Amino acid sequence: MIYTLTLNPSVDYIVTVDQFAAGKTNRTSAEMKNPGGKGINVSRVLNHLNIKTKALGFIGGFTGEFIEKSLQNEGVETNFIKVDGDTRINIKLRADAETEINGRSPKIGQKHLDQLKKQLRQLKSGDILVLAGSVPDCLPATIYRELVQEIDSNEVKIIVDTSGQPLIESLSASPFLIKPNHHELADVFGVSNISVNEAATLGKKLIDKGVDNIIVSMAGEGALFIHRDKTILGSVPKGDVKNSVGAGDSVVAGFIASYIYSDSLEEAFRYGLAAGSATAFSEGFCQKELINKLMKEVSITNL
Ligand SMILES: Nc1ncnc2c1ncn2[C@@H]1O[C@H](COP(=O)(O)OP(=O)(O)O)[C@@H](O)[C@H]1O
Ligand SMILES: O=P(O)(O)OC[C@H]1O[C@](O)(COP(=O)(O)O)[C@@H](O)[C@@H]1O
Repeated sequence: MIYTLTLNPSVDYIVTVDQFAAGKTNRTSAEMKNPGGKGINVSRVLNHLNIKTKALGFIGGFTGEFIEKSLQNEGVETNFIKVDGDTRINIKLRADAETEINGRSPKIGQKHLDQLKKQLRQLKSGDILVLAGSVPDCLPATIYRELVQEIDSNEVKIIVDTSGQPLIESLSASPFLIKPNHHELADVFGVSNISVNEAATLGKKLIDKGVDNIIVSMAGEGALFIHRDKTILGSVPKGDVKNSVGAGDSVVAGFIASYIYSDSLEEAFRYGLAAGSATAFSEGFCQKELINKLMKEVSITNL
């Protein structure tokens, strides 16, 4: 089974304002409310690709109910733990530039954390666990590593998509895959504005810390796939970007979807990039047909 864990889900309120004026009353020309958060997005994209997952995490209040109902309506299996307080609302403002305001998590108590640990103890050899998104303020930055320690089997593949200190702390859990974007990778080393070659060098340092595979996404500039004995540069298709929310999560979902069938890391990397771009070029999340079309435009070069 593939499990996704979103400690800090969100309702993504995506609003389009034709000409945004700061400090004025602006009116939207379009708006959407979607269940969001990185693990939840991975589950939703995999569901589009007819792959079953179970979405885990903490939800609360009317926003939490909205997320749970929306996922159930789409056919995504969930096993959320209910907390007091409302799940956050993240604002995605589409104007000339795209601006994001991501909210804070409601409080998560010890009893909720214990419930989650109990769920994780059910995971078995061959399962995949995707730990994705920011860590709520009330939990330690080491939480992903601590949660992985609850799993009995060593044969569960761990995938981590987070940033900052939680990403650094998760490295010692020996993840099968991490997917920072180039800013997040640079951040781990306290630098900024890294070139592709610098990203490859920094990525290899994380491999030395025990990560099996790394995808460093660089939006429209392509992506790197780094494994112990090889580094690959992937191109991404050219197109009209309509929506960048969930594009990174689609890379993770696409990678998993391909890997579980092909067992090929290179194919999975290419499919992940095609899925990321298919989401970027769509109003909602990627669909199979567009991913397959874009696959032909993703080329890879060994570095
Ligand atoms: N301008 C673009 N053109 C084509 N594909 C894009 C573009 N921006 C994003 N993507 C797709 O979305 C993926 C993730 O984007 P990126 O911004 O690197 O990640 P994140 O959303 O995690 O910050 C890319 O690897 C690519 O497949
Ligand atoms: O947990 P974080 O880091 O605040 O991110 C949550 C946000 O990221 C998203 O999962 C989108 O992520 P990507 O665009 O990186 O794929 C949104 O649905 C959500 O609002």
